Amino acid sequence: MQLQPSAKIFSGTGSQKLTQQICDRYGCKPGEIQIQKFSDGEILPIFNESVRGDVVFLVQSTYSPSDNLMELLLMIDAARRASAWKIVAVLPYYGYARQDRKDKPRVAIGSKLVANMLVAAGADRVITMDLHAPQIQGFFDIPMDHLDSSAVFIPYIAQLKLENLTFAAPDVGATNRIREIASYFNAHMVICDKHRKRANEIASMQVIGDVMDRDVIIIDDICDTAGTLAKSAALLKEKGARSVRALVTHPVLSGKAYENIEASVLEELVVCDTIPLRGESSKIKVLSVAELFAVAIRNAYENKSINNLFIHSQRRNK
Ligand SMILES: Nc1ncnc2c1ncn2[C@@H]1O[C@H](COP(=O)(O)O)[C@@H](O)[C@H]1O
Ligand SMILES: O=P(O)(O)OC[C@H]1O[C@H](OP(=O)(O)OP(=O)(O)O)[C@H](O)[C@@H]1O
Ligand SMILES: [Mg+2]
Ligand SMILES: [Mg+2]
Repeated sequence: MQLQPSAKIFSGTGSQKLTQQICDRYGCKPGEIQIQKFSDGEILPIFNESVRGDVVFLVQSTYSPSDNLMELLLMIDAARRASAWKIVAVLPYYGYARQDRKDKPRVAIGSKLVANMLVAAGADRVITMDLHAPQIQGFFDIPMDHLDSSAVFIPYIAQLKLENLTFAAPDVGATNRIREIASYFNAHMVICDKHRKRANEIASMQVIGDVMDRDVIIIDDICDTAGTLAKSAALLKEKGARSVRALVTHPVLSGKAYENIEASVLEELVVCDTIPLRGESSKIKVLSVAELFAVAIRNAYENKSINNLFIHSQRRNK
């Protein structure tokens, strides 16, 4: 009889490279799963090993197309029907998070629907990182570990050794993110007031604060079309910044993102590997979050705190 449930980590098709790196750090091999795709586009996950009585971690970033989300839901369903003891949905990138509220009449709140679907499918816990809106945590009534990419960005920023460091929020949503990091480095911060009239377009933007002769780092959660980054970087340069670079967690990079980044005044764009890159750019550097997820997975399995993965504990160890 198996007394101690085993931890097993499986990957969806959207997160294979990251899952392999998480497993390398965890010290295991990814579990055997086959994702069958039929002629009509439907998906059928098949576990090729037993998960009976196991704690099953299913890693899948739910970037577009929505097939990634559907695949994850089907993986959860398959694990539940195969008698897994606990099912942990690991979403390095949580898609549909920008549908976070009813900002106009008769719209969906996609991030709440995704939460409902994950729970209805059978997830017992969710692990994710840098949600577009942190309040999405409250859309779940199951445990959720919300990781923070600061743990990988802080050492990167420190080794840059910039003298006139200033952090910039490219919109209101990024303000809290930069406040914590700016306070960690005892640096200045400025905020861009971004206004959208239509999705994927910026109607106007103004910088609030002084960036003259400063080395500016823009911090954000998502780079999608790169409109926000290109516009904020250009404005900051116009206002006298000495250099502008960006550190962004999730490289969604749709539409003309690669062209926009290449043509921008950004020195570099540093992203995490929560979403695999689908193009190339000499300006883009990738930092891995595999270690963070490996620790979060181990500690979820061993019922231990993940407190040491957050910025406040890094500050204590400074
Ligand atoms: N996937 C999406 N891409 C672009 N815009 C989106 C997406 N999902 C929702 N949206 C829209 O974003 C705005 C919210 O923008 P705020 O600046 O946070 O007000 C909302 O109207 C969504 O329709
Ligand atoms: O690369 P882009 O196509 O410009 O999109 C990315 C931007 O869009 C989102 O912000 P949003 O417009 O929702 O504003 P908010 O963060 O203030 O909610 C996201 O947080 C990025 O800032
Ligand atoms: Mg938003
Ligand atoms: Mg934003």
